Amino acid sequence: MGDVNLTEHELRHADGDFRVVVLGRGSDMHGNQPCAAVFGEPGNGCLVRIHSRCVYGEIFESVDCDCRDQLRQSMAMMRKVGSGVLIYLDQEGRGAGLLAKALGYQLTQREGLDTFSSYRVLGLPEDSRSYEDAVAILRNLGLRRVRLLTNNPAKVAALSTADFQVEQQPFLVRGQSAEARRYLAAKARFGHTISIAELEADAARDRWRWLHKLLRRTWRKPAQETPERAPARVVELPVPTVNPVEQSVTSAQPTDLVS
Ligand SMILES: Nc1nc2c(ncn2[C@@H]2O[C@H](COP(=O)(O)OP(=O)(O)OP(=O)(O)O)[C@@H](O)[C@H]2O)c(=O)[nH]1
Repeated sequence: MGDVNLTEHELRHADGDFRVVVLGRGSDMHGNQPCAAVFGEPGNGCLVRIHSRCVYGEIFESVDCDCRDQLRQSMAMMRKVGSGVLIYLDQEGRGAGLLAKALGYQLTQREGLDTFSSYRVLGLPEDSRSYEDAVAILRNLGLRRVRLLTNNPAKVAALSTADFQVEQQPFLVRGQSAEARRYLAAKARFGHTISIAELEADAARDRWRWLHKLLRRTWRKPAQETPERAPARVVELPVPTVNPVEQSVTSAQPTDLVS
């Protein structure tokens, strides 16, 4: 595994500062090393989130997945309770990388395959992530017992296997779009702690909101007619007769008036 160390510094944030730790393995200065935002003084039993990178959700603000929501919820919860560790791993597309994820998206959109089946078609493992870096960070912070924010049983298993005492705290996920609900339903079938019944309730709420909007638009009161405006008229004004003396004063240039 090579020597492992944490480089630590403070980070300013509008909602409250925290510490950042970056995991170094040996003398490797390249790549995006695993890191963590450390809130307060986390001790055993604190909130922990192990988060994998998602450029679509976190940077492009897509609503097709739950990544951004979970990142924000985790930070908000850690701030609220005063401590916690948010580990961020460079594991785009469940560890397969961004290109694989984009190819998977294409298959989902063209062929209707779910996110896991599309990886199978591409000849990729459905999830190739490992959590040894997260384990190394938590051990370096002196933690043995954690409350893990996740719906993913593989993360719970990874920490348990590494001799952590883990209490799972699942997120209540909401599918913000039909695509997001399909993605979440696929995760539920894959074993994530996500309720299909909740997703269906979300879909029903969305349908109702859509119908409500349509009905309101259809039955909206016709706009009140504005009274017809009188046509514009040209007003004939009397032309004033100008005294020749006054005219020479008013037409004088400023320089004339100074002397
Ligand atoms: N292939 C693919 N990957 C996705 C898609 N949406 C998100 N991802 C990736 O899936 C991973 C989601 O990671 P996490 O946020 O740690 O979530 P998780 O494994 O679902 O488990 P939780 O802890 O419950 O959030 C990231 O690597 C994302 O880049 C998608 O539509 N297709």
